[in-house]
Amino acid sequence: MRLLIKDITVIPMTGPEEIIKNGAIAVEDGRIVYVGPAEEAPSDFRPNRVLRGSNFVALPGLVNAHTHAAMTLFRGYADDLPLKRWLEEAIWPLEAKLKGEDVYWGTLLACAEMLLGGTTTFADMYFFMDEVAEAVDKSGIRASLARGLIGILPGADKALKESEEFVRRWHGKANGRITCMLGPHAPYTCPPAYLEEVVRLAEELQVGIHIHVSETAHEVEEIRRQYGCSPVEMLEKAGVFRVPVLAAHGVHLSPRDMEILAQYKAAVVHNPESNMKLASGIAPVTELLAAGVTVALGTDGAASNNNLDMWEEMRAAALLAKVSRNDPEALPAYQALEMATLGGAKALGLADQIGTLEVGKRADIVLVDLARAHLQPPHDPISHLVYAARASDVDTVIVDGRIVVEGGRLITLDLGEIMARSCSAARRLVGKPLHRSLL
Ligand SMILES: CSC[C@H]1O[C@@H](n2cnc3c(O)ncnc32)[C@H](O)[C@@H]1O
Ligand SMILES: [Zn+2]
Repeated sequence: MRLLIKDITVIPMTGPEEIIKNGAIAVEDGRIVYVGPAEEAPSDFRPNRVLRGSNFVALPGLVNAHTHAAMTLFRGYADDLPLKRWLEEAIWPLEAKLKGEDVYWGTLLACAEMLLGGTTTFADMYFFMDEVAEAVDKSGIRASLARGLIGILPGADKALKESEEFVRRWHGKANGRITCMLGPHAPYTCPPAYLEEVVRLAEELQVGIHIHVSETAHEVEEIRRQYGCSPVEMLEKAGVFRVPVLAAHGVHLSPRDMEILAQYKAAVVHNPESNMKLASGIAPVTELLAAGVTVALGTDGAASNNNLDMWEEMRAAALLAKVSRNDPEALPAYQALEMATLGGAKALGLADQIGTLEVGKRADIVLVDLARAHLQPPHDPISHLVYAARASDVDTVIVDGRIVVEGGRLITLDLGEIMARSCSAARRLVGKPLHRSLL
């Protein structure tokens, strides 16, 4: 497949000043083979498909670096609670009833929502990961998958063994679109001895660790009470930072925690909307970036957000940084967009493959239609993408060189079937009829 995208504005995310007006991108066998001015595109490139439109802005696919995809099934089920009560009283009892089939349909619903909104890669931590991987494979999206591990539950060792088998089965599959990590849930559900076992396995499998860290003040107090140190220090003592770490949240971090994260090149995933909704707090993004920590962006699950819209997440990140620091210059639009693209790619260990539009990288590309009332006049496309655009402005999405969304419609999936099947899974789980949907 050879694809040429031309007569568009290209935002390659290789630097704040690097915008190509009237640009072109050529894609062959899933890789970018040209990015630059349209008039300099190789004249011997013979595309099978040409996409064009001066109203389109092309940018790297967005990376949702922390979610629990199948939690779309619980969207709107338990709102307005703090994290501990939300998990213990509402979510965990429902998750205990999950079957593989539910997770499959819930994940497909998440993949549909993410692709339609320009997210081409996500990092997931959940249960029934074979079903998650099947859904990823079918949808055409890219994902870093981790089976969630709760070390304090009976069966934690069996879960670790299943994680190992999962990684051996799926790492690098779907033409490399699927990569795997290990997913110990959090310091408060995984004691040090268990974390040490997880690290040993991660080293053996040569994969990273995806974990919730320092999400609430309560977590930090509880870990200090139990272990006499912060959650980040507890992870350091358990050897977790010997492998690449994707640390979700990082809301309550001390200066020493930030030094540790920077020293070990761990990445923090900022989830501003989930953190606001659960009233967990505001992550110190500006300080983390100043300390040299890679910061990515995530939605967290749809039950605590309540959507998987990375445009909202960028805007929330930028606005929260400003208001929390009383500084309108904090987290400018380009930095927010970088967190959602290159930052995510780095956090997932995929920066050699995705995150920017450059020759040699896999072709994960989003075309946003600027010809919308709320995006006029087009003074500055980067400003518009972060402060004014919506998921529904995404026209075309390409993952690994394959068009998966075109004209705002999914090519790879039957959205009607996914909506019907995921709603019936949700109905079974809650054990009562849902409100009538528009189906
Ligand atoms: C063990 S699989 C993942 C596990 O995490 C739960 N979860 C969802 N959102 C959060 C959050 O913000 N903090 C901590 N845990 C969360 C999810 O329900 C699964 O049980
Ligand atoms: Zn989470």
